[in-house]
This record gives sequence, structure tokens and C-alpha cells, in this order.
Amino acid sequence: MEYQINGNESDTAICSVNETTREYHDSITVNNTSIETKKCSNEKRKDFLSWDDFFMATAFLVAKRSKDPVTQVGACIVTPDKKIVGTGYNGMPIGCNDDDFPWCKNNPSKLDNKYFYVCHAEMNAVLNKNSMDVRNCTMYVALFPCNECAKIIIQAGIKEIVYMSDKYSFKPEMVAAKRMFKASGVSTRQHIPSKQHLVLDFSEINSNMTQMPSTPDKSNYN
Ligand SMILES: O=c1ccn([C@H]2C[C@H](O)[C@@H](COP(=O)(O)O)O2)c(=O)[nH]1
Repeated sequence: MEYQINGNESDTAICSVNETTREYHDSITVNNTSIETKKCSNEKRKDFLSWDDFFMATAFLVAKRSKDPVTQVGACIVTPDKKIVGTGYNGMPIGCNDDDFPWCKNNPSKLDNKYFYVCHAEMNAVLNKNSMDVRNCTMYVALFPCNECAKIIIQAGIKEIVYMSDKYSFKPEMVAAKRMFKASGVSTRQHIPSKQHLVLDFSEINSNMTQMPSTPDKSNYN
């Protein structure tokens, strides 16, 4: 079935609907220029992000703020009803100019390596919280937390850690973190993303319409 909505002389919208599949395909003409829009279904999108993928992707996006030239870590704290209440990435403390402090990792002088200075993503996420507290929340984080972050996470009342990588699992810091999480009832699970790559295309919003044009205001028509 085909519907045609006439606006003024140069503006029309044509919408054809397949009665069986409920797919529709529309074209609109604005100022005598025809714009074909994508075939569309009345059904909802199937490839939307799951909550786990969304919050982990948020942690990865936040990590893009990090100035660490080697490892960028992001963390995202989420309430049981799926609200983001804190994010953080690894960086120098406020007032410690990240052009002056070292980013090196294997200088013979410990004072000239980053480790004494960098605030971990997990710690920053807890300190940046925008809610009263983060009790019973879940933290999504790129790397399994170290012992120092584990203490902060436990004391803040976070109840679940969802991590992407445990590549430092052999280090005593991570072994200690696991021991503390277990003792204090913080559960941990690795996130397996449904896709290895997620692309953000800022030009997408200006590409062909994937939705019906909004209902025209008939009061403007003859
Ligand atoms: O749980 C973690 C572990 C590490 N970080 C930060 C601290 C540093 O900036 C880097 C680690 O540097 P490497 O060069 O990979 O040793 O990541 C963190 O934020 N959270």
C-alpha cells in the first residue's frame, strides 16, 4: 500500500508499506529534491548493545582520556538499576602537571617512573562518583583491579567487578586483590564482548533516515 502526503508544491512524502512484512520504504521530496530513505521495519533494532557491552564500551571510551602512553584504563560504575554514577581513567593527581610528571615505566630510579604518581582508573571512578554512595554497584573496568584499588572498591561497597583483561594475573597485587574480593563477597566475572570492534561514526547521524518522517502538521497545507 502506498501513502502520499502532499505538503506545499515542492514537498511530498511517499511511504509504501508491505502489509505482510510490515516493512516500509519511504521517499520524501523537499524543495523538488527527492530523498530516498532506507527500507525500514516496524520491528525494533536487533543489534543494539547489551547492557554489559554498553558499560564496558563506556569504560573503554573513558580510557581514551588517559595520557598514559602505554596503558589506558577506564572504569565505569553502574547502579543495580543501570545508571552510570561514576567514571574514571588513569591519570596524574589534580595539580600534578602531566607534562612534568614522568610517564616512564622502567627508569632505574623509581621516582622517575609513573607508578608512584598515577591514580588508577578504579580509584578515580569511585572518587568521581556523582551519587551519595556506590554501595551495591557494579564496576566495569578494562583491567582486573590491583590490591590498592580492591581496598577502595570493597570499602565503597561495590559488589561486582566486570573486567575485560586479567593480563597481570600473575602479579602479587592481583592475587591479593582476588583474595580480598573473595573474603568480602565482591564477585568478579570476565566480560566477553559480543563484537571485538565497536566503531563510532559521527557522520552516521546525517546519513539516510532510518525512521518515518514525523507526521506533517496539516494546518500548514492547503
Ligand atoms: O587496575 C589498574 C592497573 C593499572 N592502571 C594504570 C596505572 C598505569 O597508568 C597503567 C599501567 O601501566 P603499565 O605500563 O601497563 O604497567 O595502568 C589502572 O588504572 N588500573
